[in-house]
Amino acid sequence: MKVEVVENYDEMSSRAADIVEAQILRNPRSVLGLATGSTPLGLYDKLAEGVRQRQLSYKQVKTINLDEYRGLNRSHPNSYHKFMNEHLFEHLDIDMRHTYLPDGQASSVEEECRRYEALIDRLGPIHLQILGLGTNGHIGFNEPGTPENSLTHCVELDESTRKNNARFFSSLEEVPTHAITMGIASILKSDKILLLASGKKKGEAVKRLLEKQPGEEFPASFLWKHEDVTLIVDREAYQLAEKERQ
Ligand SMILES: O=P(O)(O)OC[C@H]1O[C@](O)(CO)[C@@H](O)[C@@H]1O
Repeated sequence: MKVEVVENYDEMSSRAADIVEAQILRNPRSVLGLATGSTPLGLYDKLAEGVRQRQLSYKQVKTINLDEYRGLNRSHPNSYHKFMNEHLFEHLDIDMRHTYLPDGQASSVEEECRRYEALIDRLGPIHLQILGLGTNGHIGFNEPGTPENSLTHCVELDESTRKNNARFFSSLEEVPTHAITMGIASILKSDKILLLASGKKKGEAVKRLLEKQPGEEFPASFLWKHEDVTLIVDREAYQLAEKERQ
């Protein structure tokens, strides 16, 4: 894992955007793996800026998202379908038929997970997978306890994850209890992985990650099993890990 420490959230987002844009320029038919949450918002703003100011094109790009809440309609204000449209897709010239997220409302969740994993295999390998880091070490919605060989599956969300994400909903009760997520093994199939972490809140998680001890109780630690991962972390999120090293 390559670790890049940057000053702040803005610098993390710019650096991540440079990497994504270089990937698109190298291969205009790239398949990108995308994340939601607060972490990639700055990156998505920068990508939109790249389209406006430098006419970068995503016409031939395909995207596969990590996860979607179970039970939310795709037009629900808090669905990840809606999130991706608002924060990224609407600002790109991407062909919406080439943007994929799990169907949170599928009647058979098992079938939907199988279909999604087959889609990853058909379109993939994902050239570049973007990940945020949960405070409990989750990547996608792979909560502590998720095995390394997990494929796309339905997960019961941790109470801590629901509390963290409650800020996007009007109350904690409204946060869905389940989600469909790519598994650890699905994520590790990607060619390259870009993990982003910013802010004091992520300090403990970054410290645990940099202990280089893969284990189910901290899913992001399985990223040590992949040969091409870059962690871009800002000073605040890196502080605790740095203290540990001194
Ligand atoms: O970016 P946040 O909101 O801190 O959440 C951490 C990560 O958890 C997830 O929201 C779970 O989907 C990631 O995609 C996200 O980046």
